[in-house]
Amino acid sequence: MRDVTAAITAGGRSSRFGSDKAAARLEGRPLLEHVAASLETCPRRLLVAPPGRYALPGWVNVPDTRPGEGPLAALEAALEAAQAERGPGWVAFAGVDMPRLTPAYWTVLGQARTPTSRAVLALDAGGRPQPLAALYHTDLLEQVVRLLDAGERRLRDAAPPALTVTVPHPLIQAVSPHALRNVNTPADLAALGEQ
Ligand SMILES: Nc1nc2c(ncn2[C@@H]2O[C@H](COP(=O)(O)OP(=O)(O)OP(=O)(O)O)[C@@H](O)[C@H]2O)c(=O)[nH]1
Ligand SMILES: [Mg+2]
Repeated sequence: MRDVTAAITAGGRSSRFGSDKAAARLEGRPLLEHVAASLETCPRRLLVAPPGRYALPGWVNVPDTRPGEGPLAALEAALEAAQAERGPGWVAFAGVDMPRLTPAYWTVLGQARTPTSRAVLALDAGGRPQPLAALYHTDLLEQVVRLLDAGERRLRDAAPPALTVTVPHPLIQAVSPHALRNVNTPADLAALGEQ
């Protein structure tokens, strides 16, 4: 993933988890570190979170442009920072609560890109596109800004269907079977630890 900027979004409230889930431990390591490990080969790595909340060596803190407005606003901050630093290009956008993401997962998404696509999303077992843990091109920035200005907050609207490639679930399953597991509650974390 040398041509992709990594961005982890970690500015959520963890209200269902009950404490900061980025710092919750799985196999002795914070969830944030598990996610970061999946993207370590990206030359530029951004952490979209309140300034000073986390220290993650090798990752640059990018503050939210619209703090507390959710992951679509965090994607805006990530695309903006990526474009300002490296010009037009792809961003691997990940939630802090997906500790089973792997380098192989991101490679499969990267290989699914086409010359005209501007978003790549994995399909889950039920065939639903997963907007967290997806690739977005900085060309989408203008439209993300427009959506936010219009009051939209759903991350799934960031990927226009005509510009989006989806990756079939069996392909994901083959390389990274638990990649899409998402920790929202302490029970989710416990279940992951039992696998
Ligand atoms: N930077 C940033 N990240 C966010 C924001 N809201 C949510 N996120 C992140 O988006 C990802 C998925 O969000 P949720 O699962 O809803 O996390 P959450 O908001 O912390 O948890 P709940 O309060 O239980 O909904 C997590 O990585 C969150 O940290 C935000 O306003 N800014
Ligand atoms: Mg939330």
